[in-house]
Amino acid sequence: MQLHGTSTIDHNGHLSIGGVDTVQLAKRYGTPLFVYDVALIRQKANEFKKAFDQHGIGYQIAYASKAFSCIAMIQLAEEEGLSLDVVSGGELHTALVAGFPPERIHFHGNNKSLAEIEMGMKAGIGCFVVDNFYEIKLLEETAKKHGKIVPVLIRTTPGIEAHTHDYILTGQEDSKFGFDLKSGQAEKAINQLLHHPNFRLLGLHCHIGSQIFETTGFIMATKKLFVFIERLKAQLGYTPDVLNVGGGFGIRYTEEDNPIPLSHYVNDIIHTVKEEVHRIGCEMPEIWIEPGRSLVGDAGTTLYTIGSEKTIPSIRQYLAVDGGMTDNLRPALYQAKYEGILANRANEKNSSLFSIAGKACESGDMLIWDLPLPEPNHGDLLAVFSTGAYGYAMSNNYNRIPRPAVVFVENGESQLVIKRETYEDLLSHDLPIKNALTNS
Ligand SMILES: Cc1ncc(COP(=O)(O)O)c(C=O)c1O
Ligand SMILES: N[C@@H](CCCC[NH3+])C(=O)O
Repeated sequence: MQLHGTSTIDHNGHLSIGGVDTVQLAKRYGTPLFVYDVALIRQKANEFKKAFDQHGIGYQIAYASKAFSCIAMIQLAEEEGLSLDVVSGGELHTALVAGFPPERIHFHGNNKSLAEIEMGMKAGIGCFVVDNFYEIKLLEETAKKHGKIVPVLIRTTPGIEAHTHDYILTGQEDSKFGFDLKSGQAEKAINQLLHHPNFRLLGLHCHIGSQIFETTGFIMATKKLFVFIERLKAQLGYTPDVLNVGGGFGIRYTEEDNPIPLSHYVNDIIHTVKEEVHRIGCEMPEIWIEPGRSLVGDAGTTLYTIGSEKTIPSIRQYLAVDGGMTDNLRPALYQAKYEGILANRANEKNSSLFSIAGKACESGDMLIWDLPLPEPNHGDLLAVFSTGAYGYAMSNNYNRIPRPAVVFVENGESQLVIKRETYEDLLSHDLPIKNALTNS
């Protein structure tokens, strides 16, 4: 088993993260518990920064906060000098409350409401990533009302089908996101925005998908964008100041995944842009990227307590944990695969295969199939790795199961950054029916 970041096995055979014993973490904060290795997040941010710095160009690395958003995480992104991608009023609110500089916030989303647009404009965010014609209309009305000139990027779909799960593909023509290049929609949007007094068109955006292990898709998308830019240059005399090529850089969930260094994506994208800039003869744009998973994914580990067990002779041994699809929807949604170990007995030999079930009333609530483990005991601690992206972020209260707590660990210390939900929290929005009220 390959451990990530600062994770090690200590002399007691306990998994330790950030210099903190996970057995102690489970005792102190309870389970299920998300544990984030802060040093690993900083390391990933630095890998991106170093790669860009070598090229001497303008750039922004915008953390895609949909992967994991909370006040502490946004503050960590700010400490690391990142920009921020938000996709909703809720993510924007979190960023603003966290004190994130609004001018480095980019607002995404395929159906931004008027209220969200007002919120972003009032805050003075860095740009709106415009997704469709209806949004242009809302932005225009709001900008006029407030007398603003709004910086915008246009989200395009370049027609690239990256090798990943269908539900996390986004760059293909038949997508709910963005303006299609081929049908002329993107050009029409540019015509609407380019000389408009209330807009400042910064440039173009595309995002081809998520959990991508090759640079080919990014190279192809960049080339397609430049074919388009070449036409814009000839017809409108326009070339973009910014090219945002999205996120989607792959991480290791299991031994089947072989991620390439983050610098490879950056280098290949920048080389391609430089070549294309030379080819069509325009100024080098700033390059922006939007990594989510690759910044926080493998920095997250979930700790669960093992409870019930069921053996079906000659078929399967099930072990149930105190969480499941309510804190990690990815296996149920994408058949995503994970690895795990017994965090309190990490040095012991595996005896056989166990399938890890969640506690929700749903047959599909299985976290891991056929995981090799030592003979487990009730109360053992299971650590599931690489749960930092789209884990807590997609958590839910199915079966009225409270969301777990989240801790940051670094340099031998832990800090609670999201409190565990209580039953009172679950009921905090409930109201009794009228009759019950009048009868009481
Ligand atoms: C527009 C956009 N940017 C960035 C991301 C972040 O992707 P990832 O977490 O794979 O880096 C996504 C999610 O796929 C996205 O839709
Ligand atoms: N939620 C997806 C990726 C996000 C896609 C966002 N466009 C996942 O867990 O893999």
